[in-house]
Amino acid sequence: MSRFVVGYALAPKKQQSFIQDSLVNLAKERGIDLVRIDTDKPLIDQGSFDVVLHKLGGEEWTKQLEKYSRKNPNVLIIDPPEAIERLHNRISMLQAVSELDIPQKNETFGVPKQIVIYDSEALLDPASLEGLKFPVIAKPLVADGSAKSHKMSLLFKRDGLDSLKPPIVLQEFVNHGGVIFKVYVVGDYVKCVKRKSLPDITEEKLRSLEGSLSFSQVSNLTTEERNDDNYCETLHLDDTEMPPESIITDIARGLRQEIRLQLFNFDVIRDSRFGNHYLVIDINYFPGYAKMPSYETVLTDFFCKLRHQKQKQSGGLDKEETPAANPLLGCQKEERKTSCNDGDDGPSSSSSTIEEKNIIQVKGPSTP
Ligand SMILES: Nc1ncnc2c1ncn2[C@@H]1O[C@H](COP(=O)(O)OP(=O)(O)OP(=O)(O)O)[C@@H](O)[C@H]1O
Ligand SMILES: O=P(O)(O)O[C@H]1[C@H](OP(=O)(O)O)[C@@H](OP(=O)(O)O)[C@@H](O)[C@@H](O)[C@@H]1OP(=O)(O)O
Ligand SMILES: [Mg+2]
Ligand SMILES: [Mg+2]
Repeated sequence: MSRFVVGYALAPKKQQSFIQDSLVNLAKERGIDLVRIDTDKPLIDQGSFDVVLHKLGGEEWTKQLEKYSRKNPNVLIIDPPEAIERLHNRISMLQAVSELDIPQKNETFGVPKQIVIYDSEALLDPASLEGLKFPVIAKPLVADGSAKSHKMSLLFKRDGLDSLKPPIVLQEFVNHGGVIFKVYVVGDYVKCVKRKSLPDITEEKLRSLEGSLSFSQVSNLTTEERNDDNYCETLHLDDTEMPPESIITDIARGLRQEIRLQLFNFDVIRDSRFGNHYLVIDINYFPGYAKMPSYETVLTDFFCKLRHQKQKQSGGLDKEETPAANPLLGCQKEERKTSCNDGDDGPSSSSSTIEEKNIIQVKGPSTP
C-alpha cells in the first residue's frame, strides 16, 4: 500500500516543538510520512503531498498554497488561509463565539466586554471607553503570532491608558480564580486542560493599585514550572473543578463549524461571580500541541482520518471498509474523542466517523 504523505510548512520554533521523533515514528508505523516543506523553494516544485499542514501566514505563502491547490486539487490544505486569517484579529476572533447558536441550560458562555481602539485620539477620549469597567486588559488588535501580538497590559485605572499603542482591544478583566481552561481541538477531537492564569483582583486590592502591569503568555509555563509542587499548591490548580464536558464540547464543535478550522485551541475562564458562566478570551491557530497529553496519538489518528477521507473521496475504499476493519491501513478504530480533565490520561473514546464537510480545501478553479 502506498504511503500517505503529510507535508508541513512551519516556522523553525514551531517545527522544533511539533515535529518530535515520537510523532514522526508513530506516524511512520501507521504508514504516514511527515515531510518538511522547504519554504526557500516554491511549493509547486516540491514532492506530491496528500496533505499540507502549515502555519506560516503572509500573502506570498497564501498565493503559493492557492497555486499548489489549483494544480493538485485533491491535496488537503489544513487549514485554508482565509479561515486562519479570522483568528489574526482579536475582534473577528471572538465574534465567532458570539455567532454560536448553542442552547444554554445550566451553564452559559460568552465573551468579555471589549472595545477596539484604533488611534491615540480615541484612547484619550473618555466617551470611547464608556460602559467599560476597570480593570481591563489591553491586547494588541493583531494576533498574528509575533512576540508583539502577545504583549498585554493589565490596567487598573484610566491612568495607564496614554502609554498604550493602538490599535488595541480593551477587554474587561474578569476574576476567574487564577486558572484558565485551554481547549485543544484536532478535527473532531477535543481536550481540555488547566493552566495557570492571572490571579483575581479584589475590590480592596484594586483601590490600592496604580498604573498598569505588563505581561506576556502567562499560561505558557515550562514543563518544570508546571510540575513544580509549590506552584500547583499556590495556584490550587488541582483543586479547580473542570468545566462540564458538555459545555466545552458544544463550544468546540460550534467553533469548529463557525471558523471552519480543524487545528486550533481556545482559552476559557469561569466567571467567579457566577460559577456557571464561561468566557472565551482567546482562540489560537495551530497551538502548541506537543503540550497536549498523548499528542502523538491524537495527531496520528487525525492523519489516519484524513487518509480515510481521501480514500473514500477517490473511491479507493469500499464504503463498508473502515480503517479499523482493514489492518493494512494501519489506523486505529476511528473515534470521536472528547476528554476534559487535568491532562494526564490518554485519548478517551466513543465511536463516530469524521464529518467530511469539515475537510476544507483552498478554493481554486479546479477544486471540486
Ligand atoms: N478578560 C480577561 N480576564 C481575565 N484574564 C484574562 C482575560 N484575558 C486574558 N486574560 C489572561 O491573560 C492571558 C493572556 O491573554 P490571551 O490569551 O488573550 O493572550 P495571548 O497572547 O493571545 O495568549 P496565547 O499564548 O494563548 O496565544 C490569558 O491566558 C489569561 O491568563
Ligand atoms: O508554537 P508557536 O510559536 O506558534 O506558539 C503558540 C503556542 O505554542 P508553543 O507553546 O508551542 O510555543 C501556544 O501555546 P498553547 O496555547 O498551546 O499553550 C499559544 O500560545 C499560541 O498562541 C502560540 O502561537 P502564536 O499565537 O504565537 O502563533
Ligand atoms: Mg491565550
Ligand atoms: Mg492567543
